[in-house]
Amino acid sequence: MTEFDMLSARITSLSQGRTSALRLRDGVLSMVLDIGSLSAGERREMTGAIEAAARTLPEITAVRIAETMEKRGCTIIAVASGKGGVGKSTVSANLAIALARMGVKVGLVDADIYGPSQPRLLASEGQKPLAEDSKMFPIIGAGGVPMLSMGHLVEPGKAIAWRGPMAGNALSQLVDAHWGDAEVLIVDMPPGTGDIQLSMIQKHKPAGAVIVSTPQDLALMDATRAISLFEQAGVPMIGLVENMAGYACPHCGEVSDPFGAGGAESAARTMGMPFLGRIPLSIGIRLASDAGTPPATADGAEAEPFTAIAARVKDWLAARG
Ligand SMILES: Nc1ncnc2c1ncn2[C@@H]1O[C@H](COP(=O)(O)OP(=O)(O)OP(=O)(O)O)[C@@H](O)[C@H]1O
Repeated sequence: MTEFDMLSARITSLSQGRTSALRLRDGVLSMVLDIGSLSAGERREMTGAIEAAARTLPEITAVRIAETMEKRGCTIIAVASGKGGVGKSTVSANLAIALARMGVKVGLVDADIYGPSQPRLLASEGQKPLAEDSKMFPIIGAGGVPMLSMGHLVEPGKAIAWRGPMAGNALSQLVDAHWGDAEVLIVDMPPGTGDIQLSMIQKHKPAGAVIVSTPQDLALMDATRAISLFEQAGVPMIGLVENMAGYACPHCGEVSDPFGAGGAESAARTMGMPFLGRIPLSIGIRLASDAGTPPATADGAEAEPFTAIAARVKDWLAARG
């Protein structure tokens, strides 16, 4: 391997695979950098790091980086949890709907390929997406949100027993679909911190992650694992959502805390990450979700926590520029 080969590999890694046409001629190192979905700050940091790496070769006297937006895709927000059943799909669906109601052009990918629940949550069960040139068109779910789920491609109730690479390919087809004018894709990740999650993060490079946890310590420990998976891959944390936090009595509305209160918020503080909000354990949320009418589609007390969380996510998107 020559020194130039090593520099080239380093630049590919620094740019997360966004550079192409790397060439060194008469001391001038030139390349094309795809800046699609990068914030202004990320762009500056990336070009700075590339220039610094290039300066380590004495024969390079100048660096020219041509920026392009050609491959610009949607801004991906991954919604993840360390373990199943904490309400990650419920949060993803309601976040997408609440963002759409705030005017964000948003799509939803159900990447929970082993247990897809978004078709039920967004009332699109049994629908089959159309495809053109082997690229799928999303289905419009509850709240007018375009969505794609493995649940749309397999027969309901049939177990999906794919191995890693096949599962990863299936996931890519959902993400690389015809998302039209969608600017943001909410990706409901499979629970846990295994290979599929890692390859999804590496391949599709989410712009940020929302972690969902219940107040119990165990779930928080699992959440910590999910957080470190994203951190290792350099994906910024948008924040932590505490779900099933306190029980909302269906009769009087009073909230009690069978699992304790504030665990996720203090854990978020300890980890130095934003706390996005708390959603109570409420029979109304479960019934509405199971009926394909997520609370965020309407106004009212049950929509409020989701709307507040979506507002914080919207602020985060705006701050990225
Ligand atoms: N705040 C809540 N109040 C009441 N029920 C809830 C709440 N959040 C989620 N649920 C219910 O808990 C169950 C699990 O939720 P959900 O499917 O969203 O979790 P998940 O983390 O995505 O699970 P999995 O990873 O196994 O798919 C569902 O029946 C859902 O309706």
